[in-house]
Amino acid sequence: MIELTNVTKTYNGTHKAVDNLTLTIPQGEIFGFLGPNGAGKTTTIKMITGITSPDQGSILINGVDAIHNSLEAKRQFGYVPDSPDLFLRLKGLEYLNFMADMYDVPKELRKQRIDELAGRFSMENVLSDPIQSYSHGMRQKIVIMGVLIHNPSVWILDEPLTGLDPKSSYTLKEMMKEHTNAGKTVFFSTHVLEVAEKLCDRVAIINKGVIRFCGTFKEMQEHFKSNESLEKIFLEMTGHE
Ligand SMILES: Nc1ncnc2c1ncn2[C@@H]1O[C@H](COP(=O)(O)OP(=O)(O)OP(=O)(O)O)[C@@H](O)[C@H]1O
Repeated sequence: MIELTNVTKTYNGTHKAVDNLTLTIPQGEIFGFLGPNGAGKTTTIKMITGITSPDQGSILINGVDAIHNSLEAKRQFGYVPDSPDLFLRLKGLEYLNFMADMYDVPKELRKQRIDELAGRFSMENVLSDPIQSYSHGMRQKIVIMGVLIHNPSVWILDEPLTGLDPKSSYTLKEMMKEHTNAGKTVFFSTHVLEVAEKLCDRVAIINKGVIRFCGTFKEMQEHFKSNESLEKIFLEMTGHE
């Protein structure tokens, strides 16, 4: 569960990137975070994950205060950034072991998880290769595998489907469903509105740092008295400002 209450972030003293944002993402939910370029999605995600601090407001992850108890909060989630920095000289397997070490994943369990994740993402045959030889999509997959290796309860994914081939994209979406069906939480940002419409239990639309709508797609259609797709309603909502 992720709870943000009255969270604000200002850059350079004047530019409010996120303005008094309040949002609750309960367990068992795939939650899509949508908004145009520069809307404040990554800034929000960076505050949830402790990369940057809010000017005001509170952030709880599974009830743990992400601002004042950040180490414990970090154990609750796995985070896939939008443009990850990778240790390119490491081999895929070395990177996964490094991530498993960071999260104290026991040796036996990590082997089992690596085998399972590599199988699901068709990465078994490249784990002995250096990451610098990987394609963009393979790099994205090794990052996702590294994040999931400690089996975090809350998944926070910034544009996770970018660069994935159709099979890997399908696999990740299936894994998101399995994770939330097991009562856990998935929070992800995307510009692919068809995916959000099909996959998410609820979405929030942020524009210029302010949440413009939060709810199910059906609630959105009712709210805007529209039978249109999420894409159409999104463009109506954000396009004319
Ligand atoms: N480090 C920073 N310093 C100054 N301004 C920043 C910084 N990071 C983001 N901003 C500004 O804050 C606003 C929100 O940016 P943010 O990256 O959160 O948007 P976003 O919704 O993730 O956009 P995109 O979809 O393009 O990734 C933008 O106006 C951006 O220029």
